[in-house]
Amino acid sequence: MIILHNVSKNFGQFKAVKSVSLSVKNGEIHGIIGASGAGKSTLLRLMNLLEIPDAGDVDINGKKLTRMRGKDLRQARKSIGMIFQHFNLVANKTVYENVAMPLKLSKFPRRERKNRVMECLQFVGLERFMDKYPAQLSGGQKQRVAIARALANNPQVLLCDEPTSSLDPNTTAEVLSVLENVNKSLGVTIVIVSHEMDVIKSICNRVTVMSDGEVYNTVSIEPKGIRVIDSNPQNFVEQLTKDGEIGHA
Ligand SMILES: Nc1ncnc2c1ncn2[C@@H]1O[C@H](COP(=O)(O)OP(=O)(O)OP(=O)(O)O)[C@@H](O)[C@H]1O
Repeated sequence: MIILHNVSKNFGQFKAVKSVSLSVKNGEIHGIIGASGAGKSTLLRLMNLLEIPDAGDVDINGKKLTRMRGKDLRQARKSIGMIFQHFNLVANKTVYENVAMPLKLSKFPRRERKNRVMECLQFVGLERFMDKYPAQLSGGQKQRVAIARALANNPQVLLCDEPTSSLDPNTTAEVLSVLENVNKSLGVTIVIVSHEMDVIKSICNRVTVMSDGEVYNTVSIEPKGIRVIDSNPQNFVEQLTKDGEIGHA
């Protein structure tokens, strides 16, 4: 479904992505992991041409995104949603207005917009928050609004750039479970960049490891499921010590 053919991206003299070839399969949750600066976010942004490659091609569903221009490119991009580490919600618009924005831009029929916005907000469990502003929401709620906004135009693919890196463990689990639901119930293919191994192991079917602008390897894994840590502080401590991640001070 998404195929990168020898894709490269340079920033000045610096080669951030070096002739990468990679395919993301229909319906999978594909993780991209690697050290800071390995080129993960750049690779993700090349998939929807937020970064224009210096060389190589990007295919989506057999169509060459890299050869498209204007209206065709805008149309093809509608099938790819994206969410970000810092949510990128518009601060002076309500939750409802944030989710309605991509529908306005894509000229979604005006009469059907309200239903579509409410459907997306229900999917992420935030319909009661429709009149709130982003500043009135928690981090997890903001990311769920961002997911609702990314789903508005019914994408086939959702690109996620460090979607849980600003969140605590419980909120991370909550957002991952929404993403899993997006994949399982809506059939949306997900590509998720994260430096958190736990996040990648909990929901991904295949993982690409990047190193120094190149693909080091792509491996299939069995997702371990999303582990919710009880927010009761005593249970939190027990969970940590049981896993051997910290000792008692
Ligand atoms: N717009 C840009 N201009 C110049 N250099 C950039 C730009 N975007 C990324 N880079 C550089 O390209 C390299 C890869 O960046 P990228 O954000 O893709 O890495 P990453 O693996 O996602 O790392 P991190 O986990 O730290 O975000 C880094 O050295 C970064 O500084």
